[in-house]
Amino acid sequence: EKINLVHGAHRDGKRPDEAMKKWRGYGLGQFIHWGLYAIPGGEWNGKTYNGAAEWIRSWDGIPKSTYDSLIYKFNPVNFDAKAWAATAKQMGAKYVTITTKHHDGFCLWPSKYTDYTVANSPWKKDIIKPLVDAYDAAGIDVILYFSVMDWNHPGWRYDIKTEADSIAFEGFKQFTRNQLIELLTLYPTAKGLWFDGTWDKSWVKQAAFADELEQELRKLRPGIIIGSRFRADEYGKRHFDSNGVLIGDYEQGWERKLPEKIADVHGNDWDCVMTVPENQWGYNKAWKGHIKTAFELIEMTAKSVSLGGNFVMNFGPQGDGAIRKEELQLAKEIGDWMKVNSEAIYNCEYAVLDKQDWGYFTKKTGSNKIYMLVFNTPINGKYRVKLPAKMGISMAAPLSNPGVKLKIEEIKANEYFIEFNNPSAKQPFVITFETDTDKKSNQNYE
Ligand SMILES: C[C@@H]1N[C@@H](c2cn(-c3ccccc3)nn2)[C@H](O)[C@@H]1O
Repeated sequence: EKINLVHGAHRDGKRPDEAMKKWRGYGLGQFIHWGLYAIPGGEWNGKTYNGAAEWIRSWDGIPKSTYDSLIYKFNPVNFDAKAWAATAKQMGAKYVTITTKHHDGFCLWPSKYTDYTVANSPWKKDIIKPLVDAYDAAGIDVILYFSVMDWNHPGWRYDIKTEADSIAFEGFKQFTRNQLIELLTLYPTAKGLWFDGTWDKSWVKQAAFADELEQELRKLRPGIIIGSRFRADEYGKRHFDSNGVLIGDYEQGWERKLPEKIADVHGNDWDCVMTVPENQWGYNKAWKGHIKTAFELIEMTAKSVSLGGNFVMNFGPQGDGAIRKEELQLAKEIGDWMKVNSEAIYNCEYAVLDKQDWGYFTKKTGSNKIYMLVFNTPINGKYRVKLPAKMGISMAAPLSNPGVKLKIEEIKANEYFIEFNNPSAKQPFVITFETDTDKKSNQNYE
């Protein structure tokens, strides 16, 4: 039976309000990881750091003080917020998550609670404000990424072992609260906060503080969206509290991995954040290992939406502020596909249909329109569709050519072949049909 929790989940099930409905329908998003780590780009003194480039400070190949002095090299002469927003627009992203402060503690906004910010770099100017303005102007909602873990702050601790730790961490907790209130006050159009760096014992032990802080932030910015990674319950349980209920507004555990089946998402909202290389978020000069193609990223987007989530593709701009050409190319290729097929992605949800080998089903929210996103064409040109009993199917057509009536053959109760020969297909494509609960309306198109 249920444990009596004070700092567990305060809500169960999907948030029903308009702000969350809009979030649920985004489909495709952009992550931006940018900061001092983009300057070394995973290399130092001719040596290559084998970890994720934004973690280079944790490598013993670069002295911590040397890394920290990168603030004096931050002068991104090619930074152009409008160009970044235009790239996201071209790709078809509906939201962007931007690092305001990563684990290294460097703030891309002129925080008044630390000197370790853009204000004390050669660049001097706020980076977050022009980005929020440019993305807002492009109609792309902004979510602010914030790392609780802050390697630059003297009060940060990985665990609280002594009285001295406890006193230092109290100061760190106030600093964290101050910065979060500062971010929501300076950038009031931000739709959410994406927390990271919250797995260490020091923070996990702050269930009461974090719970009160989350509630204070929600009061300050009603409707703000905060995921499951921000806080633990009083028993140290993260993402799902001690009663198994999701903490926060959506599941934030899908980092560089995707759910396989609908049961994996426990009826919650969720998004998947994904790197283009295997595991690089910040700019890494050596664009090595398997680099995901537009086809793979489109398939991950389709799979995410087919399981009720959103897909967020990461960009790691260079130290000079330009987006690398490989990422620009991917944005264009994905955008070209979205231009034709985004109806099957935006404001779509899990279709409650059995997955078939040819690809993924999505369903337009609030309608009976179903989309079949095809990644594997059957040699015989027949696409299997199983429907629940009493549900009919009609009007099958290629999304890109609605005038083409595709033949629907009922091969047994509630099971159909939709016929579509598309031998020249080199890109994923979409077939759409309508369902109706009135089975009589089945037509076999000749
Ligand atoms: C969204 C992504 N989360 C950060 C991260 C966290 N971790 C990590 C590594 C070891 C233990 C726990 C978490 N690895 N990467 C990455 O640096 C990036 O910001």
